[in-house]
Amino acid sequence: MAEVRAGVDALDRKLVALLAERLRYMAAAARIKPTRNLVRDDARKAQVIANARALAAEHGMPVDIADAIYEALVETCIAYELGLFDAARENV
Ligand SMILES: C=C(O[C@@H]1C=C(C(=O)O)C=C[C@H]1O)C(=O)O
Repeated sequence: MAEVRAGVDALDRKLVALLAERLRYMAAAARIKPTRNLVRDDARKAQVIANARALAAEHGMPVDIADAIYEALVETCIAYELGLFDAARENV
């Protein structure tokens, strides 16, 4: 079990680094989008989740798990982007 957990911990170090990189793209999106209503883009969200589902299938991973993770990930990213959008403009 110790070996399994060491493997999980090593993977999480990589995953969190990648998630931090993904969040930096959200910060860029918050700077680029001209209006608050453009932060949430449900068509793009659907495309991102469809991509994740297709990749999961390619990797032999259960598609419903990719779906659940990406639903939570994209919603969390939208909330983060909205927070940054507002913070950057609150004194304007
Ligand atoms: C980064 C964007 O903003 C939001 C975040 C998304 C994401 O986490 O992939 C997808 C759609 C947007 O609502 C974008 O529009 O691409």
